[in-house]
Amino acid sequence: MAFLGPHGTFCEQALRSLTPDVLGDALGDPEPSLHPWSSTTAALDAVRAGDADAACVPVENSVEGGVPATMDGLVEQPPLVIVREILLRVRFSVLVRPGTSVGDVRSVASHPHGEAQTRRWIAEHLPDAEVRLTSSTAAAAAQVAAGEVDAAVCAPVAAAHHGLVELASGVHDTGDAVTRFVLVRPPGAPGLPAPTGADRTSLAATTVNVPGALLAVLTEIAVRGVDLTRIESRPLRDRRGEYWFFLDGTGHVADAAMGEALAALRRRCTDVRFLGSYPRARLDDVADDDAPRGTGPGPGQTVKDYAEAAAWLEALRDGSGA
Ligand SMILES: O=C(O)C(=O)Cc1ccccc1
Repeated sequence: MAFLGPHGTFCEQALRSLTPDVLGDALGDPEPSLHPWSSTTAALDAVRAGDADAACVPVENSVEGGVPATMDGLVEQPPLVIVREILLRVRFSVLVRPGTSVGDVRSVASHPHGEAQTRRWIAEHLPDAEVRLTSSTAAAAAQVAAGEVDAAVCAPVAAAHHGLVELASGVHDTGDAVTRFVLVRPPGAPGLPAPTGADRTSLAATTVNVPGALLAVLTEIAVRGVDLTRIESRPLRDRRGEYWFFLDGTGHVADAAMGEALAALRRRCTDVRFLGSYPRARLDDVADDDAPRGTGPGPGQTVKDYAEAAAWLEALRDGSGA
């Protein structure tokens, strides 16, 4: 199992927070061996090349938004599917070599999401330090240990892994930032995670650039009562002005409403990628903050409505009903 390394990343912490039964369910292996990879792209490539069976990568953060490398990597071919999501609170420390004081810090490194979440603290406390971006927060810690940079903004656990000490802790600008990580693997055995009744489905869709194209995509989702929990776009890269729309909605592809929405997008869109159906993660101490809101399924949108309509159509088709 590949994760964004080196040792001491938030990604490793997220992965290690999973119990053997969850890993067994998601991967068919309750005790996979965990290996650090140098970047999100490299970890996803390793799965596609068969060098790893699965990967754990960061996908979005409640403060800074999506992780572009992960989103771009998820829509590449051959396909990968998300089989689990993990939510982790991220708290940042500034780590240095023993003996370094604030006045010695001329350069500070972190992952772009780490830098974005501690920008104000850095501006206030290290205004003259050069800021360098690294492939992960723990990669920044490794650079401090190697003497290439003076300080790293990273997880406190990185100190033990890289022989560093804490110069400051709790340096994030916004409290309670939560990062969402996903476990991905190639489609196939052990099959899709079973529906739990509290699932999420991720997909990416691209359409021709005509007025109302995105509205048409969203309408297919809305009319089936699927609750959209995220929408974000990334450029298609090779076709200027066209985008991948990354959509997350509550429900499982095995549910009639989500399944029909996916089939409709398959008919309407230039390309649709099913990125997985998996149980929705929750933070232990927080109420289910993205449970479907509002009044729930509208007229004709309940599971029972879908089942009755499907049975009626089947009877019409086999000639027994009218
Ligand atoms: O670099 C890490 O440690 C990661 O796991 C990615 C990341 C970076 C900053 C905030 C959350 C996740």
